[in-house]
Amino acid sequence: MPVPAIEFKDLNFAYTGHPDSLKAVSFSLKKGSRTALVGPNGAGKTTLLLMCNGTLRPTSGEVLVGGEPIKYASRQLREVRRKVGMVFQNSDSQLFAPTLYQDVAFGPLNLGWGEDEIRQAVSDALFAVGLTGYERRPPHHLSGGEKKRAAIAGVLAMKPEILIFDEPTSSLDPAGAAEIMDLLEEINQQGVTILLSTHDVELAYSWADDVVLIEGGEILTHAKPCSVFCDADLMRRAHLTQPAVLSLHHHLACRGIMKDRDPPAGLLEMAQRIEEMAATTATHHPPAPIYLIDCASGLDGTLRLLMETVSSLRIGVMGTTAKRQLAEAGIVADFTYGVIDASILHALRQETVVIVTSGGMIDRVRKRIAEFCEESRIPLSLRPVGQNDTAEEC
Ligand SMILES: Nc1ncnc2c1ncn2[C@@H]1O[C@H](COP(=O)(O)OP(=O)(O)OP(=O)(O)O)[C@@H](O)[C@H]1O
Repeated sequence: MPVPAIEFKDLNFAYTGHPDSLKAVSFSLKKGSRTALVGPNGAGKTTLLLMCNGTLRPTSGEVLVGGEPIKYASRQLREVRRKVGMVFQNSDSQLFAPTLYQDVAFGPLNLGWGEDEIRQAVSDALFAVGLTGYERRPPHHLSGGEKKRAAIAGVLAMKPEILIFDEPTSSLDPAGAAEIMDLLEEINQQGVTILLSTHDVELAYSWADDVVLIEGGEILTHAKPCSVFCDADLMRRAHLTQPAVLSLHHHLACRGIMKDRDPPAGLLEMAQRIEEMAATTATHHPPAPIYLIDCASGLDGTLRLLMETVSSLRIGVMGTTAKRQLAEAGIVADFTYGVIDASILHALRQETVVIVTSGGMIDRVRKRIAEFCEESRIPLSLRPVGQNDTAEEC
């Protein structure tokens, strides 16, 4: 069995003079996984997250990071806090230095890194969150979304193995929330294990690989999003509602309109099943191609050429590098979050799509589209453009 990234063993915790906030909590997270800790207000989410890097110490039980129990002496805690980065719900409580550079440099400085190493770490972290050029800005002059990204940069600068994020989208508008989730997806693609807390079931359903459901300080389940959110009894116990797409599936199934075996994994799969039911098969309407541009070494003229030659081209952009390049080129994307599924949905409506991205996200696009083709038996044409120009027929 591989060593989990983090493991909670029979954890109990009570704030002094208060009843237990965590009761017999036991579960572990696989390395590289992305997990949503979901529960209603007061369930114990923040309290549990604060255990992950030793900010709070359990009354009994233990927390293991990379197989090692957390030790609460300050020297050992420093190492745990390098490995386990924590982004708080209120970014203002995390940003305190006069300039963003100093803020992001704070962690590496405390770890005793050399000047050059710190400069490089700050530069890399600000680049990763799309805040290059903001080094001299006072953090309190940033917008809500920028503050969240700045707080993430402060954590990334220490090259964490695990990222803990309390309510990542709280106080953000939908576009700001989508940007943060997209950034978390990119960070996860680079191998960082992510645990975030939320009571937003839509977010948890669309983003997480696994869901841990908590209520009244107890873990109700740790399972795949579908099985958690389809369990009406669990949802009731946790005072939560089902994600809209599952609720629709349930209603259609109850009325005998949809007799599917498993609930759909998302909007794309739901649309697919409805299309199958309506018996409008894809052979009558062949999907439009999906172009893929790898912008790792900059945007060449390919995107402009596509925009000029393909009518009603839809543009999806994934990742900080790609977003920055599009912004610099003055190109507005049609979708920036849930890009792969949105692209497939548009291609099925015979609208040509181009996805601009780079790095590990390229493989993610290929994999997801291949999976869709296999499951739906609908052939899609994924066409990398700009380099070797070979179409991949799935
Ligand atoms: N500093 C504290 N002192 C005493 N009790 C606390 C403290 N912080 C939290 N609690 C209690 O611990 C329980 C869990 O709180 P916690 O903040 O962890 O829940 P949560 O799931 O994060 O809630 P929310 O979604 O509202 O942020 C609650 O009953 C809360 O009242």
